[in-house]
Amino acid sequence: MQSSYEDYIEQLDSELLELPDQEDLDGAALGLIRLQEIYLLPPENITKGTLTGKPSPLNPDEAYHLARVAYEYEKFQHAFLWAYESLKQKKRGVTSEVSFKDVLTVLSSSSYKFGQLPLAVFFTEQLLKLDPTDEQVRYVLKHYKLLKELRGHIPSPNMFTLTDPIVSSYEALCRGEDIKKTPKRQRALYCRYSTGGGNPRLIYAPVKEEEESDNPPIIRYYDVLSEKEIEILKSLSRPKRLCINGNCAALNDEEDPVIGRVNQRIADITGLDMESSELLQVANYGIGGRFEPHYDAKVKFRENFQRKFVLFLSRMATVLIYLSDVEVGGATVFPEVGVALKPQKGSAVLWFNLLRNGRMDDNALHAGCPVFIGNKWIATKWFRERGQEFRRPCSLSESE
Ligand SMILES: O=C(O)CCC(=O)C(=O)O
Ligand SMILES: [Fe+2]
Repeated sequence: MQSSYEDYIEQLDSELLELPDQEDLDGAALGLIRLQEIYLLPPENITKGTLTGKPSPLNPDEAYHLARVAYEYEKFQHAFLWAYESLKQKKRGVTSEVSFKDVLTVLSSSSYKFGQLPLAVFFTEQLLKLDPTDEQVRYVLKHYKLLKELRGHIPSPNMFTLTDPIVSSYEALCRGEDIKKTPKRQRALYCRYSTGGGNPRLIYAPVKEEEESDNPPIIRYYDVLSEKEIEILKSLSRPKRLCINGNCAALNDEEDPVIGRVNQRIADITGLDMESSELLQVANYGIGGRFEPHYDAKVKFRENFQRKFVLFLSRMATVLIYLSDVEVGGATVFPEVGVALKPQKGSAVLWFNLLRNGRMDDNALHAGCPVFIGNKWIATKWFRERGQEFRRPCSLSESE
């Protein structure tokens, strides 16, 4: 008995998985679901624009598509909520291609998968009402009822309210929670005007500098670029293949005098050597755009001409310049240390990805939170390990 029940669920699952392959649409749907997951947004927030003030009504077919993608990625509560949105609209008489049977099937199966047996029973009953001769549905209903009884009074999880089941520091930081600024840490951090250690170019125009974290060192510099320079960087990169998470829209010094000036300014304020730096890169994230937690430094070993494995140069330091503000979302977060940096147009952030002993710093794990409202533009400049030895004297200590 149990095994045919399981067969049914498996069949149900594979039916759900077998819908047409629409990679792009699914990618967009998954992006939206991820946004909802990180910011704990139920479908009404998207459709009615509760938070954004901009409603984006989705028809029953689109809502159903979102439910299907969520189900496929085992995000059962999101699957349920989107299927429920589809059902509500269908009941209001909005025309659609998707049938009540399809919608109810997702509702019943996702409730079951989420551990919400009363709702699983409820929606399976609705399914049976549509076609009382459907023996498989009758069979499943019987089993859901049995399981519900066996569960007795154990409370079922709330299917309608998104809470935070994922105890992920990344996601909490993106929501502005979990930021670790203990009074001790706060006191230790500083804010000052810097001349880059007496750099002549900065003596008459010192840069406001703020320490955002001491471990790993994260320093923010304010008003590094002017509005005009920002506009030029954006317009130079627009015709290129702009992308997130990738090495695109790299800007060469020859393309415009602004590039050289920006690079020089980065060198002046950080004191790092441009010789070992990569080209300036520009990226743009639209709504839902994000960069999941990662390390910029990849400590790789490669075979050299003598067939010996040597350490491959890795991204020792990152300078990230915000070319825009972001209305909501889009923070740069460091989950290991509880730091969240809100994009501020014209400011630049410097952090180190390696310890002074050359090892990768685990605390340098970082991510770009999804943009919720607005558009996020950044420019990044990476510094390779070699060439920085004199600027940042290395250490032989294990932990530094
Ligand atoms: O978008 C961000 O805030 C982070 C970007 C980033 O980590 C990168 O480009 O390597
Ligand atoms: Fe990064």
